[in-house]
Amino acid sequence: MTNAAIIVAAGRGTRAGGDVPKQWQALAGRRVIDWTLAAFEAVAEIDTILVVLHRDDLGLFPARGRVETTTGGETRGASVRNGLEALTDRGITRVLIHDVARACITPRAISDILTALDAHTAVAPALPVTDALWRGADGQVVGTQDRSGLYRAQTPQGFDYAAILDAHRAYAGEPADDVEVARAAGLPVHILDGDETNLKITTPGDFVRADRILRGQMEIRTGSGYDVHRFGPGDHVVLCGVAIPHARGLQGHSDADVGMHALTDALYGAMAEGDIGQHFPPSDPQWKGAESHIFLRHAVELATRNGFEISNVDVTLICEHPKIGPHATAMRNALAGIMSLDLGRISVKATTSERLGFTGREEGIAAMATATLVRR
Ligand SMILES: Nc1ccn([C@@H]2O[C@H](COP(=O)(O)OP(=O)(O)OP(=O)(O)O)[C@@H](O)[C@H]2O)c(=O)n1
Ligand SMILES: C[C@](O)(CO)[C@H](O)COP(=O)(O)O
Repeated sequence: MTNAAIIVAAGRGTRAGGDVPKQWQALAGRRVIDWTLAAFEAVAEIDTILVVLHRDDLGLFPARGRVETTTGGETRGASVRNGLEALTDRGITRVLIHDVARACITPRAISDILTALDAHTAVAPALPVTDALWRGADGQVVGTQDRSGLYRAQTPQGFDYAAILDAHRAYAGEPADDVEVARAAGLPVHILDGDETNLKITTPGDFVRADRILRGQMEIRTGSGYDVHRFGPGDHVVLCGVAIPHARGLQGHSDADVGMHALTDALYGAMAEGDIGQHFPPSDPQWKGAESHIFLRHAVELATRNGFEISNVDVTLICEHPKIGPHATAMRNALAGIMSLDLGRISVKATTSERLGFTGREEGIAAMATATLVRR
């Protein structure tokens, strides 16, 4: 099976208001689209994630890893069709179609749709209508509607890829969703239990509800790290991945990058996954002289495998010399590259110990770090 997901994100969000379409607006600390994508990227069984963007927005979301982009159409239906057509000749067997505006979707709900597709050609989540239904006009109730057998449709809606592609090609008109298209082609659609938290952000008030849901689902972890390396012979030190000329070097089993070691330990600490020494024993000769990005990359990969995202990190170097300020930006850039993290989420700063203690006597350099990880 080769699974794809199409995230339609080419709408203009007119009902939601705001200066930019709703998918680009902030929600619980990141953009709406970032929440939606994070849920899909957390499902390993999805081979390709295609984001369908408005032509004016193409630069706002670059492709990465399994995530590709294409251009949408004038309507939701046209955007879905563009997405389906962009996936032909790729060997896709199953496709999930999802609104970017349903940012509270969980990886579990996505996996449930995929599992249900093992037994069905088309599957969609929905909630039975539980409120009474009226018809109204001019602020007056003018009739009532039997609610039995009525459902509120949600996404992701999952389909056999070839079947939904044919159905879209044959459909004339503007469908409410892809279930309508599937049914018009005679495909049976299996209903799965939806979830009240999987709301579609449509009006300004929905941002408040979605914010509450996402914050409630978040697990936030913090970790701290501390490391010291003594000075010895040498002509430079390596701090947070940057080589700085210095009258002495730092001694250690690896490259003695004290800042990166503290940061790596902070990440391990946040996950309760031990420390560098446990993952890369100093007794093991293969780590002699090793560059410390190996350790940091390992901690970052472990975080991803455990379903965590790195929210931010903060490193403090404690030394009299070398002066860190002129190199702090280069250090942040080096860490950003290794961690694949935005520069705005990485802090590197320094302090002296007022000439007190071992750092004050310039016998070595100490480093402290904290890291915050988030998992849904
Ligand atoms: N031409 C369009 C219109 C809609 N959508 C997407 O379809 C989903 C559901 O549509 P809706 O919630 O109605 O979003 P908008 O069309 O953006 O909102 P509005 O109708 O308020 O303008 C959204 O993820 C939206 O980005 C799309 O990809 N292409
Ligand atoms: C597909 C959908 O999310 C099902 O509820 C919904 O129909 C799309 O939103 P729109 O406002 O109808 O475009």
